[in-house]
Amino acid sequence: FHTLIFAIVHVGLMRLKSIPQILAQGLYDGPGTEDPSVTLFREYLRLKTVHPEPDYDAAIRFLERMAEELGLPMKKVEVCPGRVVAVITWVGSRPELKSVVLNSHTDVVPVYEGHWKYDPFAAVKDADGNIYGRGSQDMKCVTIQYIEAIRRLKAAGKRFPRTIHLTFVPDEEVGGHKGMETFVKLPEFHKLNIGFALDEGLANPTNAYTVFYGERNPWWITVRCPGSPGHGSRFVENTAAEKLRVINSFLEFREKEKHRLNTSECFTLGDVTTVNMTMVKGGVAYNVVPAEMDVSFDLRIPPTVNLQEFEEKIKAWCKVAGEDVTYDFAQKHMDQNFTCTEESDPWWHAFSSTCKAMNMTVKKEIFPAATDSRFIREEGLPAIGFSPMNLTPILLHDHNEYLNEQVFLRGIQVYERLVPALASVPPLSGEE
Ligand SMILES: CSCC[C@H](NC=O)C(=O)O
Ligand SMILES: [Zn+2]
Ligand SMILES: [Zn+2]
Repeated sequence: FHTLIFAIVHVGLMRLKSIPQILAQGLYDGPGTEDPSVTLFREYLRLKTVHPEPDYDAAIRFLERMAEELGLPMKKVEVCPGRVVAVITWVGSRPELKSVVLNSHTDVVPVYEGHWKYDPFAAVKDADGNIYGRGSQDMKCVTIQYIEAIRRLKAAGKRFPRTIHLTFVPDEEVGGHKGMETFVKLPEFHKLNIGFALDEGLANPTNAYTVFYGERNPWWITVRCPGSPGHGSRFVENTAAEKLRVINSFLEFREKEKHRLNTSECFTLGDVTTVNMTMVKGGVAYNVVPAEMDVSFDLRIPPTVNLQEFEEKIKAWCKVAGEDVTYDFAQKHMDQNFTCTEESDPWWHAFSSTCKAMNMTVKKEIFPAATDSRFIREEGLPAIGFSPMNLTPILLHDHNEYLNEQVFLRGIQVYERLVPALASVPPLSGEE
């Protein structure tokens, strides 16, 4: 009991002591004491590549400077007006072999400024080494980790058989239409002769790292409920509002899936279907029964679900909701490819054996949301989603997104081992 009291008091005192300590240390920016890779990361976080009007010019200027520093050529591919994909290339000693792509997106999602402890575009580092900023996890960290790993490998005089392409892509956060979705259809993409790609993943709060070998399909659906209009004082028949009962079907299904996730230990978010009602529209005045009411849902469907059957289910829900209830899609991905994670696969073997050699615990999962990997996989190419952030809460798109500088620096070391392993995968059948 005394030990317990002592422990509580001790922890309490430590807390107290740390407050003046924090105040004394302040939020130091200290160049000279800071690892230059961290300084570069913080510089990149300060670029306002935030939607709805990302400063992509600033990002391209930054990347041009990186290419120059690395002594590598950078190509710019304008996939749509004002939307440039940048590609920095390190040609391998056997350039005829398929290449390794290190992909990252340059844009970040908006912030609710008032909810942040610090300015989300100031890249403040606190006394614990936590670097706050929009994009610190999603995914400006990974961009800089790739660049710094390449910088160190080049400085060490290394060269690998396979060519390495660093691709920097706009507009991932708004669906990738003017980014990766268009890029994969262009000859410039096919000329990269890709064998394998790395793209973003998620943080893991435990000591393990999560890697993603597939993604759920996003379906964004609007259900349209037309009805008879009339005066708000009457019992109008066949109203739009009554047909909104379709919401119940979606939400009942949501409840079932939520239950499945919570009751089976082995399930992750990537294994169940999520449903969220995200928009409702309709009505013009208090006393006018509306001629239409619409409701929108964000659905994320695991690759194991039969998509045709799932759509039939939606059709049935609309049918029972009433006459002329229809739906249409703003997003409807149908790709159920996933990337092989058998030890017999040479790419996966290179990845996983490197992690093993570094004593990293790796958890394989289906990515719960959507990334640019889906467009790469749709081209039939293997892609793994991986952001080396263990011991870190998942804060992407959240207030106070941060990454600890030690975790960030460790991530560079991870790529310093992963990149050589991938770029040295022996020629595959058909490559020689
Ligand atoms: C479905 S396109 C939108 C992509 C977006 N990606 C990251 O958050 C997402 O909502 O998953
Ligand atoms: Zn992202
Ligand atoms: Zn994101």
